[in-house]
Amino acid sequence: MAAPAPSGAASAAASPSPLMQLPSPFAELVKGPSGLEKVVLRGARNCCAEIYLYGGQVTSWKNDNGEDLLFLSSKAIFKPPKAIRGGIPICFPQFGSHGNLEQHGFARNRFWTIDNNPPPLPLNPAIKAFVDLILKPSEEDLKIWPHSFEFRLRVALGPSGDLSLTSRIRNNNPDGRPFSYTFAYHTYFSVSDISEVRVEGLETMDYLDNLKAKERFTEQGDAIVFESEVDKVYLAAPSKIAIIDHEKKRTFVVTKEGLPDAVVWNPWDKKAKAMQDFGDAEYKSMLCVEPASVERPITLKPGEEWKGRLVLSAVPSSYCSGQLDPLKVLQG
Ligand SMILES: O=P(O)(O)OC[C@H]1O[C@H](O)[C@H](O)[C@@H](O)[C@@H]1O
Repeated sequence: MAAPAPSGAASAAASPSPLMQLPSPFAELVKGPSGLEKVVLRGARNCCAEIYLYGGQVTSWKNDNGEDLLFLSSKAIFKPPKAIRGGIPICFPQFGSHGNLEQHGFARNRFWTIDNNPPPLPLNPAIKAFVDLILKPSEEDLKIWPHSFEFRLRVALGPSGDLSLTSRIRNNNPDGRPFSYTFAYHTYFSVSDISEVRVEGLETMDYLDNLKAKERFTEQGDAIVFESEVDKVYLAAPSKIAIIDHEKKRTFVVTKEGLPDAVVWNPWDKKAKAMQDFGDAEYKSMLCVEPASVERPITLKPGEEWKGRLVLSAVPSSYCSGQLDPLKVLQG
């Protein structure tokens, strides 16, 4: 199905930078808060997505009804060096505090650029709205993480409104040195009410509990529900995870490739209050489920490339048999 041509609404907000060409007529570059540039992808019907060059960060993914499926804090700070609170921050080359770098690495607070000539990456011909971004280390970055890398990110909006992010990371070290990193797509989902949400696909999985000094436990057999703060890294999680929002009657299906782990995070009330860029009650309307590679760092030799992919779709819960049958959700 042909997607509509870009509407004038976004271009009215600010004029596209003449320096950056976008490969798709369904993508345009506009200015957001603090003059930060963002790419707006327009898919079929009203579906759209927004990606800031700052952080290479998706901050919005809207469905046919123009409803945002990602959580973005009303207190998000759009000013470097703070990472934007919400959407899909990219954690690279370090997830969390698993290393000596700043929390979640530096990719989320660097300026990415549009990559007009990415190496070939197969694209479903039905996808019209996409953008390729690239991040390379600056001289300053090389001082804190002395590795020459190329990080290419493609964000695409599928014909049925699915959002996909494909990361390609290449080791360009000239001197034969390998490098290792941990990684996450720190995805903030928008939910009606956290107490109405359950996550399926992580039952019986082993996890590291960040609230208990990263100790390892095994999850019980039932779907996961939320009654207090949670910060867990599920290990070797399945490639599909479902987030079922009973009140909205909506199920998010998270499909991950190349990313064995899945982090589940909700700060709950106390931590919410302690965060400057997060509303006190906003923990009720968000849940992070983050495809990741945390337990075992990824190692690349010079010339090697790694690929990690995330596909998000949102379906009416009734679509999954009306019974919210987890097997039907997960096996599609
Ligand atoms: O506040 P940030 O640095 O963005 O981190 C927010 C959260 O991210 C992840 O989900 C971690 O597992 C949490 O421990 C952390 O609190």
